[in-house]
Amino acid sequence: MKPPIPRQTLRSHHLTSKTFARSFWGRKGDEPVESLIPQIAEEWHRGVEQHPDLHRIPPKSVAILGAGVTGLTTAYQLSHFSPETSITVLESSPRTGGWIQSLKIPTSKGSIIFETGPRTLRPWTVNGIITLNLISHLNLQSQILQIPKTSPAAKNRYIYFNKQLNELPSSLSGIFNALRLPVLKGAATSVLTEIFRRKRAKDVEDESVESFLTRRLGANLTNNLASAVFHGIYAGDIANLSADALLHTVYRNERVYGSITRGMLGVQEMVLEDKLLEGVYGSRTAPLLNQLRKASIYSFKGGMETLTRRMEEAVTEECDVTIKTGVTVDGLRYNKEKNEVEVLGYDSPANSFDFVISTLPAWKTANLLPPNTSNSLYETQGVTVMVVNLFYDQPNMTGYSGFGYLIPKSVPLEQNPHRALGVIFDSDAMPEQDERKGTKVTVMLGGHWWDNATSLPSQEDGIRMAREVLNQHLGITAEPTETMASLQMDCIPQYGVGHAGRLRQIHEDLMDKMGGRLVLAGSSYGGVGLNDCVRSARDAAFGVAAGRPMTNLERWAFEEVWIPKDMP
Ligand SMILES: C=Cc1c2[nH]c(c1C)Cc1[nH]c(c(CCC(=O)O)c1C)Cc1[nH]c(c(C)c1CCC(=O)O)Cc1[nH]c(c(C)c1C=C)C2
Repeated sequence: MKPPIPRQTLRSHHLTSKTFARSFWGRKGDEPVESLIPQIAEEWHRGVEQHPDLHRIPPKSVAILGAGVTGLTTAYQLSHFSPETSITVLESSPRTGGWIQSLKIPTSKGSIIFETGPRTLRPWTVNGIITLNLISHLNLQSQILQIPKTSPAAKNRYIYFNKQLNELPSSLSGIFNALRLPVLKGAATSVLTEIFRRKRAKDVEDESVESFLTRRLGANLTNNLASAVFHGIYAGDIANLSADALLHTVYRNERVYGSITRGMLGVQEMVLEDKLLEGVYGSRTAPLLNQLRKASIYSFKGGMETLTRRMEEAVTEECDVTIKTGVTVDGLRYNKEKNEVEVLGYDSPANSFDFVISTLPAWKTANLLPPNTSNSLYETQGVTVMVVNLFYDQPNMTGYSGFGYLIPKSVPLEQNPHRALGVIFDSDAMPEQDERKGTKVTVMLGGHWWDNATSLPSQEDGIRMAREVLNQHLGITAEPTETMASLQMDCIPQYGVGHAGRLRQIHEDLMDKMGGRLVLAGSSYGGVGLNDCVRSARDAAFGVAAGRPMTNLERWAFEEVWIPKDMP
C-alpha cells in the first residue's frame, strides 16, 4: 500500500495576512491575520457577491451532475456568483431533490407528511448558518417550523439497551441520575480518568472511531453509547468509520493537547475558513438567526422537500439555469488542448464545458472517468437503509416523549433481530407538520448490518419488520393507519479509516488528470448531513465562479489553520 500523502504546507504555521491572502485572494500585506480577521471577513463578505478577485476568469459554461440538494444549491449559488455563466444541471432520475422527498398523504381526517430522507435541520453550526442564508435568499422564512431547545423533542433522546429505553442526560444535573443507567455503566470513571490516558503515537494519523474511543473512554461507553450515536448519523459501524474524519476536533485535541478533556478545558479552537464563513454568513443571516434563536432543530410546513422544490423553481425561473432530468451521462473526458471537460452520452456524442461539478457519490463519479483516473474515489462506499414510516390514529402510542431512540451495536441479535438502527418519534419532533393528529414514527433498518446481505427486504417485509421492532421495544401492537417503506440504496457514504488521506490523493489525481476542471461536491467528502452538502455546494460554486482550477478538496490537501473560536 502506498503511504498516505501529507497535507501540503500552503500557509505557514504562523499565519500572516500575506500567506492567507495568497491562498484566497492574491492580496498583499504583512500584519498577523489575527488582527485582520474583521477586515478579511468583510472582504469575503463583499466577495461573496462581487468577487473582487482581479484574476477572476468567469467560466462560460458549467455542467452540474445531479439535481439533489447539492446539485440544486450549486446551480443556485453559481448563478448568483457568476451570472454570466451558462449552467446546465444533468439528472438521471425523472425528479429533482435526490434523497429529499416529503410525501403528502391525503386522508379523510386531514393530510400527513411522510419523509423518506432527511427530515430536520440543525441551525447552530457554521454549515447550518450557510443553509439558513440560502433559505433567506429563497424567501422561505415563513415556511419554517421550529422546535424550541426547551421542548422534550429537543432534549429527550433514548438508547435501547438492556431491553429498555435509557434516557440520555440533557443537562448537567441530569448527568448524575443518568450515570445509574445500565447503558452508562462505568461512564463516570471512564470520563474522569480520560485525562490520564496516554496519547496516541505521533505517527498514527487515523484509526477507527471504535479504536480511538475505546482507548480514551473504554469499551462500555464506546459500544453501548457511541456505536448508537453513529448508527443515528451514518448508519455505520464504528469499527470501520474514521476517527479523524468524524471526530475531527476531538481527534486533533488528543494529538495537540494530549487528551479530549484537556482540549475541552482549554481555549476552544476552530478552522480559520469556518470562522470567516461564520462571520460573513452570520451577519448576513442575522434576521433569520434571530427568528430561530430558540430553535434546536427545524423543518418546513410542507416537509424538507419545500427547500429543493423552491430551489428548482428559483434556478429555472429566476436564474436561467437549464435542468435536464431523465438523462444518462456515460463518461467524462478532459480535453487538455481546449482545457475543457467533455460530457459523454447525453443529447449529442459529446458536450464540452469549462467546468463539470459532480455532486454524484464518489464511486459513481469514478465510474464516469477513464480507468485509473483516481482509484481512491471507489474506496468510499454507501450503506443502504430501509426507512419505514408509520402513522397511528391514537396519540402518544410510544409511551415516551422525545426525538426517538437509537440501538447500539452491543444489543444482542435476539433483542434486535431485524437490525433496526433507531426509531424517530416524528409526531413529537415535528408536531405541527400534520393536519391529522395521531402518532407518527419512522423506523430505520439496516445500514452497515446489511453490508454483506445477499438479498434486501421488500417494502411489505420492511413494514412487517418495523412493526415487529415497535412491538418488541415499545409494546405497540395496534394496526397503523398509514405505512410506507423506502429502500434507500447506498444512501449514506461511509468515511472509512484513512478518509482524509484518500481525499488528498483524489485532489492530486484530479488536478493532474482533469486539469482542475472536475470539481466534487456532495455527501461523499466533507460530511453526510444536509448542511454539509449545502456547504460543499457553496464552496464549489464560489471557486468555480472565479474560474480557478480546483477540486473542492483543497480543505484536505492543504494544512489547516486553527484559531480561537471566540476571536471577534
Ligand atoms: C437511526 C438512523 C438514523 C437517524 N438519522 C439518520 C440515521 C441514519 C441520518 C442522520 N441523522 C443526522 C444526520 C446528520 C446531520 C443532518 O443532516 O442533520 C444524518 C445523516 C443527525 C443526527 N441524528 C442524531 C444525532 C446525534 C445527529 C447528529 C447531530 C444532531 O443533530 O444532534 C440522533 C438520531 N438519529 C436518528 C435517531 C432516532 C436519533 C436519536 C434518537 C435517526
